[in-house]
Amino acid sequence: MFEAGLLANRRILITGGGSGLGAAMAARFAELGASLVLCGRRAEVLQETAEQLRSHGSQVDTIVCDVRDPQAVEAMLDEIWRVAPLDVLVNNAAATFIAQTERLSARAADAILAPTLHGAMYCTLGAGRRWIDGEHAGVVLSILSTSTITGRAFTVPSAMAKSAVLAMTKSLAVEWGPKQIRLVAIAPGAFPTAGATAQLRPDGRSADPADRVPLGRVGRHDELANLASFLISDQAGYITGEMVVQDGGTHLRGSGAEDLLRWSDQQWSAHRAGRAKS
Ligand SMILES: CCCCCCCCCCC/C=C/C(=O)SCCNC(=O)CCNC(=O)[C@H](O)C(C)(C)COP(=O)(O)OP(=O)(O)OC[C@H]1O[C@@H](n2cnc3c(N)ncnc32)[C@H](O)[C@@H]1OP(=O)(O)O
Ligand SMILES: NC(=O)C1=CN([C@@H]2O[C@H](COP(=O)(O)OP(=O)(O)OC[C@H]3O[C@@H](n4cnc5c(N)ncnc54)[C@H](OP(=O)(O)O)[C@@H]3O)[C@@H](O)[C@H]2O)C=CC1
Repeated sequence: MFEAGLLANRRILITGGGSGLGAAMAARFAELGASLVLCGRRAEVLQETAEQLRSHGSQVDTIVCDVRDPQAVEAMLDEIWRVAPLDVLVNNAAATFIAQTERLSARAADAILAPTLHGAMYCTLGAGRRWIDGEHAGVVLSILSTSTITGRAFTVPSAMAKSAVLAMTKSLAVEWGPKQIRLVAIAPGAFPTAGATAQLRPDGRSADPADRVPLGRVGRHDELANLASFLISDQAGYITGEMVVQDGGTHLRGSGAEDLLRWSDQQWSAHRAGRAKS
Protein backbone atom coordinates (compact mmCIF):
# COMPACT_ATOMS: atom_id res chain seq x y z
CA MET A 1 0.00 0.00 0.00
CA PHE A 2 2.85 2.40 0.84
CA GLU A 3 6.38 2.84 -0.49
CA ALA A 4 8.78 0.66 1.55
CA GLY A 5 10.73 3.41 3.32
CA LEU A 6 7.76 5.69 4.05
CA LEU A 7 8.79 6.10 7.71
CA ALA A 8 12.56 5.54 7.34
CA ASN A 9 14.64 7.60 9.76
CA ARG A 10 11.54 8.43 11.83
CA ARG A 11 11.85 8.00 15.59
CA ILE A 12 8.41 7.39 17.03
CA LEU A 13 7.16 7.14 20.63
CA ILE A 14 3.93 5.16 21.05
CA THR A 15 2.38 5.42 24.51
CA GLY A 16 0.65 2.15 25.41
CA GLY A 17 2.62 0.60 22.54
CA GLY A 18 2.92 -2.82 24.16
CA SER A 19 -0.63 -4.01 23.52
CA GLY A 20 -3.69 -3.70 21.31
CA LEU A 21 -3.82 -0.92 18.75
CA GLY A 22 -0.52 0.54 20.00
CA ALA A 23 1.27 -2.71 19.22
CA ALA A 24 -0.46 -2.92 15.82
CA MET A 25 0.74 0.58 14.93
CA ALA A 26 4.23 -0.29 16.18
CA ALA A 27 4.40 -3.31 13.86
CA ARG A 28 3.30 -1.32 10.81
CA PHE A 29 5.55 1.67 11.52
CA ALA A 30 8.49 -0.72 11.94
CA GLU A 31 7.72 -2.41 8.60
CA LEU A 32 7.81 1.04 7.02
CA GLY A 33 11.30 1.69 8.41
CA ALA A 34 10.69 3.63 11.64
CA SER A 35 12.66 3.20 14.85
CA LEU A 36 10.39 2.93 17.85
CA VAL A 37 10.13 3.70 21.53
CA LEU A 38 7.24 1.92 23.28
CA CYS A 39 6.08 2.95 26.73
CA GLY A 40 3.54 1.61 29.22
CA ARG A 41 3.33 0.53 32.84
CA ARG A 42 3.95 -3.21 32.41
CA ALA A 43 7.57 -4.04 31.54
CA GLU A 44 6.81 -7.61 30.49
CA VAL A 45 4.12 -6.55 27.99
CA LEU A 46 6.49 -4.02 26.44
CA GLN A 47 9.35 -6.54 26.30
CA GLU A 48 7.26 -9.19 24.59
CA THR A 49 6.07 -6.80 21.87
CA ALA A 50 9.56 -5.34 21.39
CA GLU A 51 11.14 -8.77 21.06
CA GLN A 52 8.66 -9.76 18.35
CA LEU A 53 9.45 -6.59 16.41
CA ARG A 54 13.22 -6.98 16.87
CA SER A 55 13.01 -10.54 15.52
CA HIS A 56 12.02 -8.90 12.21
CA GLY A 57 15.06 -6.61 12.39
CA SER A 58 13.40 -3.48 13.77
CA GLN A 59 15.00 -0.96 16.13
CA VAL A 60 12.80 -0.87 19.24
CA ASP A 61 13.41 0.56 22.71
CA THR A 62 11.05 0.24 25.65
CA ILE A 63 10.60 2.53 28.64
CA VAL A 64 8.38 1.79 31.61
CA CYS A 65 6.46 5.01 32.19
CA ASP A 66 3.13 5.82 33.80
CA VAL A 67 1.91 8.77 31.73
CA ARG A 68 -0.25 9.96 34.64
CA ASP A 69 2.96 11.07 36.35
CA PRO A 70 4.37 14.30 34.83
CA GLN A 71 7.82 13.70 36.31
CA ALA A 72 7.95 10.20 34.85
CA VAL A 73 6.96 11.60 31.45
CA GLU A 74 9.73 14.24 31.63
CA ALA A 75 12.27 11.58 32.65
CA MET A 76 11.18 9.39 29.71
CA LEU A 77 11.47 12.26 27.23
CA ASP A 78 14.91 13.22 28.60
CA GLU A 79 16.03 9.60 28.18
CA ILE A 80 14.74 9.56 24.59
CA TRP A 81 16.26 12.92 23.64
CA ARG A 82 19.66 11.91 25.12
CA VAL A 83 19.90 9.47 22.20
CA ALA A 84 18.11 11.46 19.47
CA PRO A 85 15.01 13.65 19.11
CA LEU A 86 11.67 12.08 18.41
CA ASP A 87 9.97 12.84 15.10
CA VAL A 88 6.53 11.55 16.06
CA LEU A 89 4.56 11.13 19.29
CA VAL A 90 1.54 8.82 19.29
CA ASN A 91 -0.82 9.46 22.21
CA ASN A 92 -2.43 6.02 22.41
CA ALA A 93 -2.44 5.10 26.13
CA ALA A 94 -5.88 5.45 27.69
CA ALA A 95 -8.27 3.86 30.13
CA THR A 96 -12.02 3.46 30.32
CA PHE A 97 -14.80 1.40 31.90
CA ILE A 98 -18.58 1.46 31.75
CA ALA A 99 -20.37 2.80 34.81
CA GLN A 100 -23.43 4.78 35.86
CA THR A 101 -22.00 8.27 35.96
CA GLU A 102 -23.82 9.32 39.15
CA ARG A 103 -22.12 6.42 40.95
CA LEU A 104 -18.57 7.39 39.96
CA SER A 105 -16.30 8.39 42.82
CA ALA A 106 -13.78 11.17 42.27
CA ARG A 107 -11.08 8.49 42.27
CA ALA A 108 -12.90 6.55 39.56
CA ALA A 109 -13.27 9.64 37.35
CA ASP A 110 -9.60 10.45 37.83
CA ALA A 111 -8.61 6.85 36.96
CA ILE A 112 -9.87 7.63 33.42
CA LEU A 113 -9.07 11.34 33.09
CA ALA A 114 -5.50 10.97 34.34
CA PRO A 115 -4.06 8.65 31.66
CA THR A 116 -6.39 9.66 28.84
CA LEU A 117 -6.29 13.44 29.17
CA HIS A 118 -3.44 14.40 31.47
CA GLY A 119 -1.12 11.71 30.10
CA ALA A 120 -1.67 12.86 26.52
CA MET A 121 -1.19 16.48 27.55
CA TYR A 122 2.04 15.84 29.49
CA CYS A 123 3.53 13.88 26.57
CA THR A 124 2.47 16.47 23.99
CA LEU A 125 3.73 19.46 25.95
CA GLY A 126 7.03 17.73 26.73
CA ALA A 127 7.68 16.68 23.14
CA GLY A 128 6.48 20.02 21.74
CA ARG A 129 8.74 22.05 24.04
CA ARG A 130 11.75 19.97 23.02
CA TRP A 131 10.88 20.26 19.31
CA ILE A 132 10.46 24.02 19.55
CA ASP A 133 13.64 24.52 21.60
CA GLY A 134 15.59 22.33 19.14
CA GLU A 135 13.92 23.85 16.02
CA HIS A 136 12.90 20.32 15.06
CA ALA A 137 9.73 19.48 13.14
CA GLY A 138 7.31 17.01 14.76
CA VAL A 139 3.98 15.22 14.47
CA VAL A 140 1.54 14.32 17.27
CA LEU A 141 -1.05 11.65 16.47
CA SER A 142 -3.72 11.10 19.14
CA ILE A 143 -6.00 8.05 19.16
CA LEU A 144 -9.39 9.42 20.18
CA SER A 145 -12.97 8.17 19.83
CA THR A 146 -16.24 8.99 18.09
CA SER A 147 -17.48 10.05 21.55
CA THR A 148 -15.82 13.36 20.59
CA ILE A 149 -18.68 13.76 18.08
CA THR A 150 -21.64 11.99 19.71
CA GLY A 151 -20.80 12.11 23.42
CA ARG A 152 -21.22 8.71 25.09
CA ALA A 153 -23.44 7.72 28.01
CA PHE A 154 -21.89 5.46 30.67
CA THR A 155 -18.29 6.27 29.68
CA VAL A 156 -18.49 9.97 30.42
CA PRO A 157 -14.94 10.58 31.74
CA SER A 158 -13.53 8.89 28.63
CA ALA A 159 -15.75 11.00 26.34
CA MET A 160 -14.67 14.13 28.24
CA ALA A 161 -10.98 13.25 28.05
CA LYS A 162 -11.04 12.36 24.35
CA SER A 163 -12.96 15.58 23.55
CA ALA A 164 -10.38 17.60 25.47
CA VAL A 165 -7.53 15.99 23.54
CA LEU A 166 -9.35 16.84 20.30
CA ALA A 167 -9.51 20.46 21.51
CA MET A 168 -5.76 20.30 22.18
CA THR A 169 -5.19 18.91 18.67
CA LYS A 170 -7.08 21.74 16.99
CA SER A 171 -5.67 24.47 19.23
CA LEU A 172 -2.02 23.44 18.94
CA ALA A 173 -2.35 22.91 15.19
CA VAL A 174 -2.68 26.71 15.04
CA GLU A 175 -0.24 27.64 17.79
CA TRP A 176 2.50 25.22 16.70
CA GLY A 177 1.88 25.22 12.92
CA PRO A 178 4.46 27.97 12.39
CA LYS A 179 6.97 25.75 14.27
CA GLN A 180 6.39 22.93 11.73
CA ILE A 181 4.58 20.74 14.27
CA ARG A 182 1.47 18.96 12.98
CA LEU A 183 -1.24 17.50 15.22
CA VAL A 184 -3.64 14.90 13.86
CA ALA A 185 -6.04 12.35 15.33
CA ILE A 186 -7.97 9.19 14.56
CA ALA A 187 -11.41 8.35 15.98
CA PRO A 188 -11.64 4.55 15.74
CA GLY A 189 -14.91 2.68 15.99
CA ALA A 190 -14.89 -0.92 17.21
CA PHE A 191 -11.44 -2.48 16.75
CA PRO A 192 -11.60 -5.42 19.18
CA THR A 193 -8.62 -5.67 21.54
CA ALA A 194 -8.29 -7.49 24.84
CA GLY A 195 -8.24 -4.16 26.71
CA ALA A 196 -11.32 -2.66 25.04
CA THR A 197 -13.32 -5.88 25.22
CA ALA A 198 -12.57 -6.35 28.93
CA GLN A 199 -13.56 -2.78 29.77
CA LEU A 200 -16.47 -2.17 27.40
CA ARG A 201 -18.09 -5.50 26.52
CA PRO A 202 -18.87 -7.30 29.78
CA ASP A 203 -21.23 -10.28 29.79
CA GLY A 204 -24.79 -9.03 29.50
CA ARG A 205 -24.17 -6.51 26.71
CA SER A 206 -25.67 -7.21 23.32
CA ALA A 207 -23.59 -9.72 21.49
CA ASP A 208 -21.62 -8.72 18.45
CA PRO A 209 -20.20 -5.17 18.09
CA ALA A 210 -20.29 -5.69 14.30
CA ASP A 211 -24.11 -5.70 14.44
CA ARG A 212 -24.15 -1.92 14.83
CA VAL A 213 -21.70 -1.18 12.04
CA PRO A 214 -23.27 -0.07 8.74
CA LEU A 215 -20.41 -1.74 6.87
CA GLY A 216 -21.23 -4.95 8.74
CA ARG A 217 -17.92 -5.71 10.41
CA VAL A 218 -15.50 -4.42 13.04
CA GLY A 219 -12.24 -2.70 12.11
CA ARG A 220 -9.05 -4.60 11.32
CA HIS A 221 -5.95 -3.51 13.21
CA ASP A 222 -3.97 -3.21 9.98
CA GLU A 223 -6.54 -0.71 8.68
CA LEU A 224 -5.98 1.55 11.67
CA ALA A 225 -2.21 1.11 11.46
CA ASN A 226 -2.22 2.05 7.78
CA LEU A 227 -4.26 5.20 8.41
CA ALA A 228 -1.91 6.13 11.25
CA SER A 229 1.13 5.55 9.00
CA PHE A 230 -0.30 7.87 6.37
CA LEU A 231 -1.19 10.61 8.85
CA ILE A 232 2.26 10.71 10.45
CA SER A 233 4.10 10.54 7.11
CA ASP A 234 5.13 13.39 4.85
CA GLN A 235 2.33 12.28 2.51
CA ALA A 236 -0.01 13.99 4.99
CA GLY A 237 2.29 17.00 5.37
CA TYR A 238 -0.50 19.50 4.64
CA ILE A 239 -2.98 17.99 7.15
CA THR A 240 -3.10 19.39 10.66
CA GLY A 241 -5.75 19.90 13.34
CA GLU A 242 -7.92 17.15 11.81
CA MET A 243 -9.46 13.99 13.26
CA VAL A 244 -10.21 11.18 10.82
CA VAL A 245 -13.12 8.91 11.77
CA GLN A 246 -12.55 5.21 11.00
CA ASP A 247 -15.65 3.38 12.21
CA GLY A 248 -17.48 1.86 9.23
CA GLY A 249 -20.14 4.58 9.61
CA THR A 250 -21.17 3.52 13.11
CA HIS A 251 -21.34 6.92 14.82
CA LEU A 252 -23.87 8.09 12.24
CA ARG A 253 -26.34 5.70 13.94
CA GLY A 254 -25.68 6.93 17.49
CA SER A 255 -23.03 6.67 20.17
CA GLY A 256 -23.35 2.92 20.75
CA ALA A 257 -24.26 3.12 24.43
CA GLU A 258 -28.03 2.97 23.95
CA ASP A 259 -28.32 -0.69 25.00
CA LEU A 260 -27.00 0.28 28.45
CA LEU A 261 -30.02 2.55 28.99
CA ARG A 262 -32.00 -0.66 29.42
CA TRP A 263 -29.74 -2.02 32.17
CA SER A 264 -31.40 -2.15 35.57
CA ASP A 265 -29.79 -0.92 38.78
CA GLN A 266 -29.46 -4.60 39.68
CA GLN A 267 -27.47 -5.27 36.51
CA TRP A 268 -25.16 -2.35 37.28
CA SER A 269 -24.68 -3.57 40.84
CA ALA A 270 -23.85 -7.05 39.56
CA HIS A 271 -21.37 -5.54 37.10
CA ARG A 272 -19.65 -3.59 39.89
CA ALA A 273 -19.61 -6.64 42.14
CA GLY A 274 -18.18 -8.79 39.35
CA ARG A 275 -15.34 -6.36 38.91
CA ALA A 276 -14.60 -6.44 42.64
CA LYS A 277 -14.32 -10.27 42.47
CA SER A 278 -12.13 -10.41 39.32
C1 LIG B 1 -15.06 -5.00 21.17
C2 LIG B 1 -14.60 -3.62 21.02
C3 LIG B 1 -15.30 -2.67 21.90
C4 LIG B 1 -16.18 -1.74 21.12
C5 LIG B 1 -15.65 -0.34 21.17
C6 LIG B 1 -16.64 0.63 20.63
C7 LIG B 1 -16.06 1.99 20.59
C8 LIG B 1 -15.92 2.59 21.96
C9 LIG B 1 -14.83 3.57 22.01
C10 LIG B 1 -14.41 3.90 23.43
C11 LIG B 1 -13.24 4.81 23.48
C12 LIG B 1 -12.22 4.40 24.43
C13 LIG B 1 -11.80 3.14 24.44
C14 LIG B 1 -10.69 2.72 25.33
O1 LIG B 1 -10.07 3.47 26.03
S1 LIG B 1 -10.33 1.10 25.19
C15 LIG B 1 -8.90 0.88 26.21
C16 LIG B 1 -9.26 0.16 27.41
N1 LIG B 1 -8.04 -0.14 28.11
C17 LIG B 1 -7.88 0.17 29.38
O2 LIG B 1 -8.75 0.70 30.06
C18 LIG B 1 -6.51 -0.16 29.92
C19 LIG B 1 -6.16 0.64 31.12
N2 LIG B 1 -7.04 0.30 32.22
C20 LIG B 1 -6.71 0.50 33.51
O3 LIG B 1 -5.67 1.01 33.83
C21 LIG B 1 -7.70 0.01 34.51
O4 LIG B 1 -8.51 -1.00 33.99
C22 LIG B 1 -8.63 1.13 35.07
C23 LIG B 1 -7.88 2.40 35.49
C24 LIG B 1 -9.64 1.54 34.02
C25 LIG B 1 -9.27 0.58 36.29
O5 LIG B 1 -8.22 0.08 37.05
P1 LIG B 1 -8.42 -0.52 38.45
O6 LIG B 1 -9.72 -1.23 38.51
O7 LIG B 1 -7.19 -1.25 38.86
O8 LIG B 1 -8.43 0.81 39.20
P2 LIG B 1 -8.53 1.05 40.68
O9 LIG B 1 -8.83 -0.22 41.41
O10 LIG B 1 -7.36 1.86 41.09
O11 LIG B 1 -9.85 1.92 40.72
C26 LIG B 1 -9.82 3.28 40.61
C27 LIG B 1 -11.22 3.77 40.95
O12 LIG B 1 -12.08 3.44 39.84
C28 LIG B 1 -13.18 2.67 40.31
N3 LIG B 1 -13.59 1.75 39.27
C29 LIG B 1 -12.83 0.90 38.59
N4 LIG B 1 -13.56 0.18 37.74
C30 LIG B 1 -14.84 0.59 37.91
C31 LIG B 1 -16.10 0.22 37.31
N5 LIG B 1 -16.19 -0.71 36.37
N6 LIG B 1 -17.20 0.88 37.71
C32 LIG B 1 -17.14 1.86 38.64
N7 LIG B 1 -15.98 2.25 39.24
C33 LIG B 1 -14.87 1.61 38.89
C34 LIG B 1 -12.66 1.97 41.54
O13 LIG B 1 -13.73 1.56 42.37
C35 LIG B 1 -11.81 3.05 42.15
O14 LIG B 1 -12.58 4.01 42.81
P3 LIG B 1 -12.75 3.99 44.42
O15 LIG B 1 -11.40 3.94 45.02
O16 LIG B 1 -13.51 5.23 44.75
O17 LIG B 1 -13.57 2.75 44.73
N1 LIG C 1 -10.09 -0.87 20.61
C1 LIG C 1 -11.11 -0.06 20.29
O1 LIG C 1 -12.15 -0.49 19.80
C2 LIG C 1 -10.96 1.40 20.52
C3 LIG C 1 -9.84 1.95 21.07
N2 LIG C 1 -9.71 3.30 21.18
C4 LIG C 1 -8.47 3.90 21.69
O2 LIG C 1 -7.37 3.20 21.17
C5 LIG C 1 -6.30 3.27 22.11
C6 LIG C 1 -5.75 1.89 22.37
O3 LIG C 1 -6.74 1.08 23.00
P1 LIG C 1 -6.70 -0.51 22.93
O4 LIG C 1 -5.51 -0.94 22.17
O5 LIG C 1 -8.03 -0.96 22.49
O6 LIG C 1 -6.59 -0.93 24.47
P2 LIG C 1 -5.37 -1.40 25.39
O7 LIG C 1 -5.97 -1.57 26.73
O8 LIG C 1 -4.61 -2.51 24.78
O9 LIG C 1 -4.42 -0.11 25.34
C7 LIG C 1 -4.17 0.74 26.34
C8 LIG C 1 -2.65 0.82 26.48
O10 LIG C 1 -2.37 1.97 27.27
C9 LIG C 1 -1.44 1.61 28.26
N3 LIG C 1 -1.69 2.44 29.43
C10 LIG C 1 -2.84 2.50 30.15
N4 LIG C 1 -2.67 3.33 31.17
C11 LIG C 1 -1.40 3.81 31.09
C12 LIG C 1 -0.64 4.70 31.87
N5 LIG C 1 -1.15 5.28 32.96
N6 LIG C 1 0.64 4.96 31.51
C13 LIG C 1 1.16 4.38 30.41
N7 LIG C 1 0.48 3.52 29.63
C14 LIG C 1 -0.78 3.23 29.98
C15 LIG C 1 -1.66 0.14 28.54
O11 LIG C 1 -0.48 -0.49 29.01
P3 LIG C 1 -0.19 -0.73 30.59
O12 LIG C 1 -1.47 -1.27 31.16
O13 LIG C 1 0.96 -1.69 30.59
O14 LIG C 1 0.19 0.59 31.13
C16 LIG C 1 -2.03 -0.38 27.15
O15 LIG C 1 -0.87 -0.78 26.47
C17 LIG C 1 -6.85 3.97 23.35
O16 LIG C 1 -6.55 5.34 23.26
C18 LIG C 1 -8.34 3.76 23.19
O17 LIG C 1 -9.07 4.76 23.86
C19 LIG C 1 -10.69 4.15 20.78
C20 LIG C 1 -11.85 3.66 20.26
C21 LIG C 1 -12.08 2.26 20.10
